[in-house]
Amino acid sequence: MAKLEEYARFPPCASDDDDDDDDDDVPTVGDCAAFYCLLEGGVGVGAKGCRGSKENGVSGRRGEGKLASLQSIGGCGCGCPKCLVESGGLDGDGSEGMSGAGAAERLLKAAQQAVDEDRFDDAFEALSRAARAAPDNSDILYRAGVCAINQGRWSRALRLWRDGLALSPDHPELKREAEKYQALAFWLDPGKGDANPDARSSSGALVGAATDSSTAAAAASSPPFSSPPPPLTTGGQDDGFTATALLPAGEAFDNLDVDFMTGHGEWVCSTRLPLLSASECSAIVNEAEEKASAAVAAAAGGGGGGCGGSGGWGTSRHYAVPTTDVAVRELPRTLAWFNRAMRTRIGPTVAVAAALGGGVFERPGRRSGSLKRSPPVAEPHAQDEDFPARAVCSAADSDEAAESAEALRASASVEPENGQERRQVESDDDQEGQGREAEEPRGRPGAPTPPPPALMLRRLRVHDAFVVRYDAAAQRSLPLHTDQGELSLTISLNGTGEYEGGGTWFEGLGSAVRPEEAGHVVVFPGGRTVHGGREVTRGVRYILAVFLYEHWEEEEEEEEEEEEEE
Ligand SMILES: O=C(O)CCC(=O)C(=O)O
Ligand SMILES: [Fe+2]
Repeated sequence: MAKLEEYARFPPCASDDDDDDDDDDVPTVGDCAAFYCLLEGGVGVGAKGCRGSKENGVSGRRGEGKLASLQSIGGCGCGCPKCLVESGGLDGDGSEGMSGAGAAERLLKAAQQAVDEDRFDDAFEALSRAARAAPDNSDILYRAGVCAINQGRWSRALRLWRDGLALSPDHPELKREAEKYQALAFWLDPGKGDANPDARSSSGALVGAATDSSTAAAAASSPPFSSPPPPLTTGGQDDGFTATALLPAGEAFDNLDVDFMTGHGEWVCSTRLPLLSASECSAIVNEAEEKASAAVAAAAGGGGGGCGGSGGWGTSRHYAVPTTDVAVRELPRTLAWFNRAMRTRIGPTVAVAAALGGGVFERPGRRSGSLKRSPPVAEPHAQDEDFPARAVCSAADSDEAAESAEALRASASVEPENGQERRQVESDDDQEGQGREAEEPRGRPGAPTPPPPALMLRRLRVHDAFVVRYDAAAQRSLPLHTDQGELSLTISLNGTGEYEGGGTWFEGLGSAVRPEEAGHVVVFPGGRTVHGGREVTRGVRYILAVFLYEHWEEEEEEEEEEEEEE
């Protein structure tokens, strides 16, 4: 199983010597505020200083006897789960007279309480202990993975879930997660299950564009779960999901504008020319609408409402706000297309955007996925109408930026392998005159040299993807929030001719990015950039929302943690 215990590090139980009451004979304990006491039976433990007891809230002498016995067991403070954990008293090695299962059960309660209070570090550590006490309990691994996701540690979560699944192949949540991540990781593993020869032939070149052949091996050898991905179908030739051509990194570079947001170090990249064709976009929308209609019909046939007036679309993606969407993994043709497009066009575009942004994967606080406040309203914003012709480079005069842009450009333009011809970056056939000046410096001044797109591409993984529907007559907007993921994409699936309002609203810009045509891609560090769906006031707006994270190998993650501690 995963070496959970290696991650278990409680902060020291700080002693409380501040004797300002007369409970001198009650041993002082640490600051247990981080863990609430969960002692069963309402038995108060008279532990001065234990400020964590939600249920008992005790101080005084009432539980002295109990305390004494707990101390003799654990040797630490009050006996609340935190103290017991810190003292090793719940390790389940038998020395404290408690079975591993009993210890695990109490730790699970402590972990659950911590989760309820958004204290995911505490929860993770309690679960680490619980896993040590009950090493065959796959549910603990599942829950630890959920905490890891909330800590922003996707790769660790997936390792834990993989280990949990090995213990309990029928664990429903673990199975569900495995299926999800496998379906969305298929693009990493070009040889497997892809019926589309076009995708297969271009995949090596994509990875080549990313950098070297070891990239291909690394990407292919680290799908999130070890079993092979499910077979995917392409859905035929005439369904709009056209073959996807390779987009070399250099071309992705030329097709991206970047805006840096004031004060936050956040950024948003948007494509100059659509990355998806109109037929691809409408094929995706059609499949999503077909699925929704089928859900409505099934609900009507089964006599149950079930769809809640949402026309067969799902409404429960976000725990706190309504969303109207359908998961890409539930749309077989879109899923197959998505995996191909990730490999050939979307992946390289995201990798280059991340590099242009200058450090997507800084992970301050690592937390993500929170709701901020009320929805953005559909006020007119002059800037919106300029998109995508907005000014792009805030650093045009900076020598430093020019140098780093040059380095980035060089790294973006590595020669692909497998004989794939790289299209010239400074191409003569400057599409519709919208290409940029090759020399134009780009990048945030003073920012550290961004990692090359090759590295970004190698590390990119998809956490989830949805087709989202906004309707002036139904769900009009999405409140300001951050996403669960490190990088987010919103891909327009229809043009502004079909709706008014709409667009991806950015708090840091004070405006919405609102591509006019279908097929445009907007990339931003969604885990830490406050954004929302601007209100649609007429018509229907469709987008493809994709959430990505950076994959880390176990050793890399451990190294990073060691560095963080220093
Ligand atoms: O509507 C948009 O462009 C934003 C969508 C979004 O933020 C999300 O689905 O998480
Ligand atoms: Fe979002």
